[in-house]
This record gives sequence, structure tokens and C-alpha cells, in this order.
Amino acid sequence: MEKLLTIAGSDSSGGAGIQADLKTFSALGTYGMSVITAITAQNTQGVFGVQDVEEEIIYKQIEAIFTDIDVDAVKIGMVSKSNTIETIVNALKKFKAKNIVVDPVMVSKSGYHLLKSEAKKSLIEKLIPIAKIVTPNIFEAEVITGIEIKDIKDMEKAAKKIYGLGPQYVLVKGGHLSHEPIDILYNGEKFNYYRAVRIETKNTHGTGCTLSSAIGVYLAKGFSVDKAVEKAKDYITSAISKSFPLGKGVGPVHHFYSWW
Ligand SMILES: Nc1ncnc2c1ncn2[C@@H]1O[C@H](COP(=O)(O)OP(=O)(O)O)[C@@H](O)[C@H]1O
Ligand SMILES: Cc1ncc(COP(=O)(O)O)c(N)n1
Repeated sequence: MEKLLTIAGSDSSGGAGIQADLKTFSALGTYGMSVITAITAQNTQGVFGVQDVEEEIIYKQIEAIFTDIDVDAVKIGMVSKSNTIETIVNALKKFKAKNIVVDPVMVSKSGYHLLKSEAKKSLIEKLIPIAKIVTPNIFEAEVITGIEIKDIKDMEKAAKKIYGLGPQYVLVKGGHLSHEPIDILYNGEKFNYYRAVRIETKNTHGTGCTLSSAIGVYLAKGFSVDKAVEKAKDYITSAISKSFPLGKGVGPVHHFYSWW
């Protein structure tokens, strides 16, 4: 069984963050482990508080895992502040982590800034360069590049600029486009396009977390990056099509749609 690690924030309502990542790992038949970077008090309507975890215990969690267990892929989500990012990057370099998927989480669907503004520079200069694949949504790609994104051509321009920061692959996600949700993969030479029909639902809490975790799963299973993205895109599209209402706000995707 492949062994996956998520380094991310906890979402108390279970739809995004660490909880979405572990559900994805489990649903797709892999063994999930977690390093918690921050605890959010969150539900389907908003984020009401965040407590960052101290760098020392973040490092110790990573060390405890890598000195004992072979990790086949690592997914990184919410990282809050620059000290957290630097601790994670140094630790992953030290332990020669492979198949690193960086989801550059910035703002929750409910509008809360999960990445502090002082951490943007470290995210861009330190975290993105160690990624095998980085998966910004349109807003994140705009913040990283300064390019305003209105269409596919702008997404391609942003993907090229982000590739210049050092990751091996860039996936700009089109979930927030006004038409079909096309995701664009760039490897420094060519673009691949992943199309899907737009599912009419408000219940999309955790889509980005779920997609990046699923990409990690398929990389751990030995698929090429192109194929891993294709399979992960199929999984997220089905999980969104079976998403369900929960609470009073944005409900979650159904990670276990093929099981129950
Ligand atoms: N309504 C939808 N129907 C189908 N696919 C969607 C929908 N919303 C998002 N997606 C897909 O879900 C994945 C996550 O994308 P996105 O929502 O853009 O990321 P994030 O959660 O980081 O904002 C992408 O593959 C995107 O194309
Ligand atoms: C702990 C945590 N990590 C990530 C997200 C982003 O997920 P979404 O964009 O669906 O709100 C979140 N809301 N909470």
C-alpha cells in the first residue's frame, strides 16, 4: 500500500484541509499520514479562528514520519506563515521527500485569508520551487504572477511564469472560470488540457484539497504526472457530482462516492 503524507491545516467541519486529504488517500486505497500546520475553527459558512502550530512541533512531526516510514508522496496545503514554510522546506529537503504536490492555499471559499500576507514571498521563493507539481486556482495564479486571468490564454501565460519559479509541472485550475472548468498543465514544453462539464452545485468545499491529494496518490502509485492529473480530475469531477448539502453553507464533495 502506498504511503501518503499531507502537511496542511485542520478543517473542523471535515470538508477541506487535512480531513479532505486523509479521506482522499483512504478512498483511493492508500495509507494516509498527517502533519498539522494550523488548527482552524471552521464550518460550511466560514472560518472563525486559526491557531498556528509551533515550528518546532511541525518539524518533529515530519522528522518522526521520515525517520521511520518510507513516504511515497507528500501533499502540502495551508501553511499560514513564512517560518512554517521555511521549516517544512528545510525538513523535506533534509529527508529527500519525493513526489511533492504543492497546493498554494491562500483564501478559503468562504473568503478567509488562510495564508498571511507576510508568507507570500516564502511561498513563491521557497515552497513552489521544491514542488513536482504546483496547483494554483485562478486567484492564486494571479497573486503569484501579477497577471490578471480572464481566459485560457491568460492561464497559459500564468502557468509559464509560475514554471519559471522552479517546479517541474504547473496545473492552473479553472474551477472559477465562468464556463467549463478546464485545468491546464504545463511542463516547460507543452500544455495539456483537462476538460470536464461544470456541475451545478454550491457544494464545492474542499475541491482543491481533494484534487491535489488525488494527484499525490496517483504519483505515489507510479503514474506519470500527465496521467496522475487525468485520473485525479476524473475523481474530483465524480466527487463534485455526488457532493451534498451539509450545514447552512458550502457543503463538501463526496470522497467515498464509489463506496457508499
Ligand atoms: N462546479 C464544478 N464542476 C466541475 N468541476 C469543478 C467545479 N468547480 C471546481 N471544479 C474542479 O475542481 C478542481 C478544483 O478547482 P478549483 O475549485 O478551481 O480549486 P480551489 O478549490 O483551489 O479553488 C479543478 O479540477 C476544477 O476544475
Ligand atoms: C484548513 C483548510 N485548508 C484549505 C482550505 C481551502 O479549501 P476551500 O477553498 O474549499 O475553502 C480550507 N478552507 N481550510
